[in-house]
Amino acid sequence: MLPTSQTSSLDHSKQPGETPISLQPQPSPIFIQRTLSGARPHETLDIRTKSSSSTVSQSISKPYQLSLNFNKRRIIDLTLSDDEDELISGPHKKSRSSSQSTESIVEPLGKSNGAISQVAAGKAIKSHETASASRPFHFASKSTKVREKDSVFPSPYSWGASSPRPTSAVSAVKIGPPQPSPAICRETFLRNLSVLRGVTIVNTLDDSSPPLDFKFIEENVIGKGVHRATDEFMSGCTCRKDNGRQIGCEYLACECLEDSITAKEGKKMFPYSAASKDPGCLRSFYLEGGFHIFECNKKCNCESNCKNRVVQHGRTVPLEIFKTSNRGWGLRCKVNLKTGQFIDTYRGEIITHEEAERRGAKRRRDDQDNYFFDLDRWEDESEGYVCDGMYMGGPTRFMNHSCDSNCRQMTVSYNHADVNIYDLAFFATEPIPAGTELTFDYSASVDEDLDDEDEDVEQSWVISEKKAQELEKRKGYRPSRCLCGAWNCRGYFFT
Ligand SMILES: C[S@@+](CC[C@H](N)C(=O)[O-])C[C@H]1O[C@@H](n2cnc3c(N)ncnc32)[C@H](O)[C@@H]1O
Repeated sequence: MLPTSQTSSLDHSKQPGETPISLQPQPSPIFIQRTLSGARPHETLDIRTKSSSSTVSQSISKPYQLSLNFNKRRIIDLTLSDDEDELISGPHKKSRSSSQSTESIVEPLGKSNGAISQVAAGKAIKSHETASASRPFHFASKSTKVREKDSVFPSPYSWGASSPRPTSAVSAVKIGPPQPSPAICRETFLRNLSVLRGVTIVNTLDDSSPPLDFKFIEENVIGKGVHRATDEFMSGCTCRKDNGRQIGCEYLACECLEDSITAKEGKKMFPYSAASKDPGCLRSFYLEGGFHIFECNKKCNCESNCKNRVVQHGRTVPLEIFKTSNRGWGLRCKVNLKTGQFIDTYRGEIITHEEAERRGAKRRRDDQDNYFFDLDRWEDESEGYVCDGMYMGGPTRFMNHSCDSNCRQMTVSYNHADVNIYDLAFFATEPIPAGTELTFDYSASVDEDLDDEDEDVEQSWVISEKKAQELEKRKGYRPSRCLCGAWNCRGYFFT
């Protein structure tokens, strides 16, 4: 889905299958308890519970109470009242209007956080087409009550008042594999997120959370068949120890800059500024040229405050994952950023190209997003590795594409002997006010791959559907309709 660190996207067209990594425990069966609690049975509800091995059907009559337990934990209490079409939550019967006014104890079930929510919202009935209609209702969850107050999600999803109210009776309910409620998803996601320093999440639009089959990591995870150059192949510079931040390694002498583009031009220029107005910011020469950065490393004689060490110190600005109105989740920074300021690295699993092809094929079949970055700065893409941020990653995994982007990804090495594994680091390409969405151009690398014949297409800003299909067929780039809304939007971006 993402571009490559150097020149081209993965060619997804050749990929035969995926070996996904599952971070989620396998679901346990749902247990349904029911208590008949009235003397006027006049309506029957058919309930089916599904475990991995069997489907159990039950018919119970109303009025009744229903509890759903997931992993021995009660998650839903339902009471169907004597009223013809009233299904309400909690230990006591309440009228529909009073349940709506009850603080956060009554949380409406959201749109799509899994089968239980879907059943509650009547969606499962629709999707399985086993019932003609459902009843709107509310449910209470202990975790919702406790969590909602200190949640970072300021506006809980609101349900009920404006929702259409189906009229006919429930005739059947089908329950699929158990999924946590929105409140439990939020709680779980926040727990996952807590491993990161200085990253928050906010959703002012609905009650959804990012996927839970995802783990936050601060360091890349090395996959099977991937080999790193060991420290013994790492060499450091012999610069003076006490140069300090303002001077850093000695101009012209630092061996770490030996392989840099500036050394090839006869001078060794440090990538980062030491000026007091923008200390540590990437110099425009590097930022505009996209040149590879070689930072000093643990074998160097200089110290950790050397000015040739920025990305290796990690994220220093507070980032926020937020729900966008039309492109899923996005990322922004809570403070102003200067041109050239380092934001964060892209993290994920480092996998072989072969494995990436398998995963890519599966994602294409399932129409899922890809989170691949090719590590093909020097190597042919068939030999290099790929960084996959789908199952594990950092906050930059949530950065969206824009045709008028404000960030750029750069490649950064510490070990000159390792041409296959290096960092992908995002820098601001312009001053970015706090709260502005951080974006980069997914298709920038594709542009470089386009031949002359395609150039006019790129220049015309809007790529026709026909041309996009041609490119997909010919080069394997998958075009997606762009919703960046920029003045120069090309209409598509490539993944
Ligand atoms: C790396 S993910 C970015 C994070 C993603 N929004 C999420 O919620 O996980 C890339 C996916 O985000 C969406 N996306 C990113 N930029 C977009 C854009 N300009 N227009 C439409 N969709 C976009 C697409 O679904 C794309 O496949």
